[in-house]
Amino acid sequence: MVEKDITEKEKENERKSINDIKKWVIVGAMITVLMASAMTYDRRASSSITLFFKDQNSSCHCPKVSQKYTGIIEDCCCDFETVDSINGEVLHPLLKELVTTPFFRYFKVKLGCHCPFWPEDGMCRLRDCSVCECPENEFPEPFKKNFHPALLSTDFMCQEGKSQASVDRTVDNGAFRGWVETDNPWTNDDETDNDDMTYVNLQINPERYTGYSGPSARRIWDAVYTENCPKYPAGEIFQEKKVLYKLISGLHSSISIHIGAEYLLHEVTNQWGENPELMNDRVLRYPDRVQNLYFTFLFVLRSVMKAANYLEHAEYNTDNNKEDMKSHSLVKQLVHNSKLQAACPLPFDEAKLWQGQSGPELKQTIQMQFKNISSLMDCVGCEKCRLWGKLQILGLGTALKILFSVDDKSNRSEPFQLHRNEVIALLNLLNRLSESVKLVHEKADMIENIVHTVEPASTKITIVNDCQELCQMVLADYETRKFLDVTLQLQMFRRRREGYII
Ligand SMILES: Cc1cc2nc3c(=O)[nH]c(=O)nc-3n(C[C@H](O)[C@H](O)[C@H](O)COP(=O)(O)OP(=O)(O)OC[C@H]3O[C@@H](n4cnc5c(N)ncnc54)[C@H](O)[C@@H]3O)c2cc1C
Repeated sequence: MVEKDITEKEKENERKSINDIKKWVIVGAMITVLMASAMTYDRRASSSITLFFKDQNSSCHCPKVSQKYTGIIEDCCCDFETVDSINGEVLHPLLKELVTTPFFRYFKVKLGCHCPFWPEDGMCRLRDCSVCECPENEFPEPFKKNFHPALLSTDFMCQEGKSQASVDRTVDNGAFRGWVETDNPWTNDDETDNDDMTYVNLQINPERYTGYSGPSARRIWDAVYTENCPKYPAGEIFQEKKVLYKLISGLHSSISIHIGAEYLLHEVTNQWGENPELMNDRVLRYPDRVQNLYFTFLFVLRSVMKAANYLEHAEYNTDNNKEDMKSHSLVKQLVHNSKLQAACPLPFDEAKLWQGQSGPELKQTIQMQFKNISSLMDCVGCEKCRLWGKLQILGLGTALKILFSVDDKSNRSEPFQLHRNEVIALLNLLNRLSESVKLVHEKADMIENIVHTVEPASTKITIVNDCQELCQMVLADYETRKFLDVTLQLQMFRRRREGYII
């Protein structure tokens, strides 16, 4: 009797445990299904899962989450929101296309190192430091006029091993059709001197991570900031002194953003990708550096708008009619863009500068400082960094020349002229800045959270029935989702760097 009872009890317990297991399996399966469906609705939500039971085909139009940078950009006439929207919608797509056209992709530059301050120390450790050379047949015919045959390189060394990734180093000793040879008063290089000049295809030599760092790079930036454009003290009254510092700092931010956007994640496998940590550490966590990037973008944009008539009537000739017409058409679309003129008619007001009694003297000092910065580019110990450093400094020098030479009463007798290379530098610089502004706008909110390493909240499931409720949840959940996105990216980045993901 007792034995029978025990067996019955054991059987009963066994049935109970089987039922329990069955129950948990069903619950587990349900949770998996619910989570999977929630993930397909919002793949990023993992700590807080929202299930939306409204008709799945109808979409919700939730209000936009607020962006980090808002309001007027210091010393400019437009706000962050307008700049982000006009850049994303109009400027960036136009510029991105423009710089690929033959006219805008070949830049003439002196790449030899003639550092006037200290001997070049070649601190670059990557092949990506060097600029690629290319076969002559790639080059537009008008660019070849009067080239120096002795300087035509036949060495097709490409750092990426691609034959099409090439740079032509022929030297042009004559002016291009429709373009005069003029020197830029703001830069050190004499733009009319063709000795040792090299042509570089910018499209195959992108500005990105090169591995150039350490004392050599640091020395250049130190010399730029400490000797030539020190950070102005709070309350600085001379707007002009602020302008030079902000232009250089904005350019520095842009260079750093590009290094972070195209970074060598894994040297052995040559894997490239984003480095959000670098973007945050060097730029995003410093609001003034972000401000300065936007400032520089608006400053250069203003110069392009001011030179609209000149740029519209210039000749874009590479003997490739179709491509040249495209260059011309894109320039016109850019300089006469009605959306840009409506949204931000005066990106920067240059008329406010050089007004006081000390104006002319101040202009001379600042011009000299900018020339010094320009000569420092010859000391950059990495060829590719030197190429982009020189191009962007010439671009900034061209913007300064446009803004402060046009309508300059003392120079009225001389017609305003731009060198072809100046226009190429100016528009390539504007494109680089536009790209950096876009990257900052898209990634700032997300990346900044890398530094706030908080534990994600525990998983909870919420059921929502209508759009309004869902929108509220999306907004409330925004911070968590941002964190999760960035954490995931950061983890991936670290794992890649450590060689786990190839
Ligand atoms: C002209 C030039 C072009 C370069 N181009 C490239 C390139 O294409 N690819 C590449 O991989 N490397 C390039 N480099 C090197 C790169 O800029 C850095 O110097 C390098 O990556 C080392 O970075 P870092 O962390 O020491 O800080 P750095 O960027 O060298 O900064 C040095 C110091 O300047 C200050 N600083 C930094 N950013 C700003 C800012 N926005 N505004 C004001 N102050 C600031 C900070 O005090 C910082 O410690 C270039 C360097 C120069 C001088």
